[in-house]
Amino acid sequence: MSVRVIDLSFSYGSREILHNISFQIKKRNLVCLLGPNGVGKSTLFRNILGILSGYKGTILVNEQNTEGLSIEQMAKLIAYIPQSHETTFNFSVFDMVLMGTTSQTSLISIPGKKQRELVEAALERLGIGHLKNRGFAQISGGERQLTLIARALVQQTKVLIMDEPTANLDYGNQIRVLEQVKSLTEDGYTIIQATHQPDQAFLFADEVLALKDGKILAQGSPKEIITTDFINTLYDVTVDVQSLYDDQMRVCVPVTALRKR
Ligand SMILES: Nc1ncnc2c1ncn2[C@@H]1O[C@H](COP(=O)(O)OP(=O)(O)OP(=O)(O)O)[C@@H](O)[C@H]1O
Repeated sequence: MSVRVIDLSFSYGSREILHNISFQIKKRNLVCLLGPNGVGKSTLFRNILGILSGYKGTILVNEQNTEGLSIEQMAKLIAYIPQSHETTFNFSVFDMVLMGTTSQTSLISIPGKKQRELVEAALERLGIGHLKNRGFAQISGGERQLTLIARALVQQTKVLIMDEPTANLDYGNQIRVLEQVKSLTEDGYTIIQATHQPDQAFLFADEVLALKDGKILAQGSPKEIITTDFINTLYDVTVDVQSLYDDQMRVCVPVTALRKR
């Protein structure tokens, strides 16, 4: 198992967000974490990443208990990819990615040849080698997201956590970024990504993990889990789950919106 969470509970002050949750994620799987706004997806990620202290339970990454690990030790186990954002800093794409190698060097040492080669390889792997000298503030949202993924790859961990990697991206960039993300599982990466789009899970995920009321509502293959009842329970909206292309693909159609047309 790549990630194992056992009886995890977490509260902000007296408000409990996660209640006794347990799940495990297999190596080389892409898992979509679904759940309504404010349910605790980012809180779960912050617990797994070791950013929040004071949780109850056990978190194992690659069978290593993460409790008490330093930031440097955590960075060797797991990488976090935030949403791409507008930025006023204008580091080059190359330098942005190079920052991901700091877990292998001390903060004050200058990255060497090995680190620069890792950056070149990550940029090529994600098809953005041609952007390396461009400013991070002067590339598109999709290119910025791929740059942030490259920054995680040079960390040389095999477990990646992504917070809505396609938020703010246009449709074409959503698909391009997700195709790259999916292809990383073929290189041995395990990926947990939060998403608000169940259809993305049908297209790209090996598994769905759903959070509701501080608990795991369901875990399993997208076809097994994403049904009319599931979407209704999770998001309080009525959809019809349609099968397309001999059931190679399914999509959620919000039928209440159709009736109003
Ligand atoms: N630092 C904090 N202190 C107190 N409460 C917090 C803190 N961070 C988040 N919360 C609350 O905890 C709950 C879970 O927040 P979290 O950000 O984990 O949800 P989420 O599922 O990631 O939401 P979204 O889909 O909107 O990004 C929310 O009610 C939020 O307001």
